[in-house]
Amino acid sequence: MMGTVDEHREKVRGLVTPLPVASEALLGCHGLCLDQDVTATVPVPAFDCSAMDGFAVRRTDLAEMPCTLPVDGEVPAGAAPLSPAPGHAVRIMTGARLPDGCDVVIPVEHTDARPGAGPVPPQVTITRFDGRGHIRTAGEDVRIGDTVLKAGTRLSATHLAAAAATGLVRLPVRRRPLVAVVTTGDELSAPGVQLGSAQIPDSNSVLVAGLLQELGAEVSGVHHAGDETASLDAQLAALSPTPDLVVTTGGVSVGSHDVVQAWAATSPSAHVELGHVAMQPGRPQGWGHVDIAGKRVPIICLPGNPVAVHVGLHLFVRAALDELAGAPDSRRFLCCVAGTEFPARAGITRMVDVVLDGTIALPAPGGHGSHRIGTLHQCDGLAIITAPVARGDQIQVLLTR
Ligand SMILES: Nc1nc2c(c(=O)[nH]1)N[C@H]1C(S)=C(S)[C@@H](COP(=O)(O)OP(=O)(O)OC[C@H]3O[C@@H](n4cnc5c(N)ncnc54)[C@H](O)[C@@H]3O)O[C@H]1N2
Ligand code: MOO
Repeated sequence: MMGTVDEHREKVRGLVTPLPVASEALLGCHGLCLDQDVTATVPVPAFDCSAMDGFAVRRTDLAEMPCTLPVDGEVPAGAAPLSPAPGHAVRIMTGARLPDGCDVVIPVEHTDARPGAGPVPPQVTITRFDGRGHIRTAGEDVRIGDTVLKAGTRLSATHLAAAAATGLVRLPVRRRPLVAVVTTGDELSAPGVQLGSAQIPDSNSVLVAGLLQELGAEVSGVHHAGDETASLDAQLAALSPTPDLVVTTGGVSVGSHDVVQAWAATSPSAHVELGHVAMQPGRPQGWGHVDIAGKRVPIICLPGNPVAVHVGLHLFVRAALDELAGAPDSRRFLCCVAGTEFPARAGITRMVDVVLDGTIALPAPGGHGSHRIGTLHQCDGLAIITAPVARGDQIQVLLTR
């Protein structure tokens, strides 16, 4: 009996357990998962400040237009604030702390002053006041004590910028998982090596390594084994440092040279099950553990077809990485409108590469087929087809970028 996609995701998730938590400097946190809620120690904005380059004044001094006020000096961003006398102005720059007593900033364009660099004028004539203060109030975006980021968040650049802006320096995160990649097959040639007449470039190595990094993992190495079990055994045994997870591609089917199949059946270090998931592409899958340097290391064995590898990474490897990070399911789905009909296959979940035009899902321009790696990059997601879909029907799309 074939397992479903969700059943297989659970099996793969169950291979691993969350990694330890450590306090990490912000620059090292990209792609990692936050372990606890964190709260702001600095508000955003940090203080009342100007949103414009111009002149800080008191609203009560603007009853008549135009009006001319003496200028008491200048506050660039980063400078200590001044305290102008009532009826006076201060030249101020965007982001500078608002001088005491001032409650309006007049943009320089609404004065007779020359924009840009130059000496502070002794006085300024304000030619226009539209009622707007052009002031950013302390804490209007985030207040001290507000929860900035929630536990389980996969940290992106904007998350880390929020942490930095609110005064956080280090974050409690799960350690970055170390993942080794092993591609298999005698037909594969490393990048830059002259291709033999029946050889193809190894594209799975860069596909797996790249996507692992996009998903927040560190790739400990990319290795290649030929079609002999001894070659695969040797590559796995040599993995150092010992990774948290191994991902292999190829050799899981029923061919006479399918090395992962043979290795799983014969190698004492292999504790791997091979089976079928009711999906297409990516039907044959392997999962289990491999003994490396006295440690039992989780291993996911994806099939060789590159489009099946892509699907397997998003569905299964991602599930393991989420669990290692102690995070919930990180996949993102979009409810889309089918731009064409998508036939179904009884008892099988079809994962169909689609291009999104807004929320309209169109089939991959290169057509479908689990070998079509040359045009896969044009696609935005995988439509999940479990029943026949007519044009205009709603479908769920798993976003892949
Ligand atoms: N008689 C059957 N044949 C096949 C079945 C089946 O049920 N019965 N299943 C098909 C399906 S579905 C898949 S998926 C593949 C999976 O096969 P393997 O995991 O054994 O993969 P390979 O045979 O090693 O390779 C398949 C295909 O992918 C190319 N490949 C492999 N590795 C790479 C790489 N690193 N970079 C680029 N391309 C790679 C390889 O050259 C093959 O063309 O089995 C079907 N057959
Ligand atoms: O399941 Mo295989 O991936 O169709 O090519």
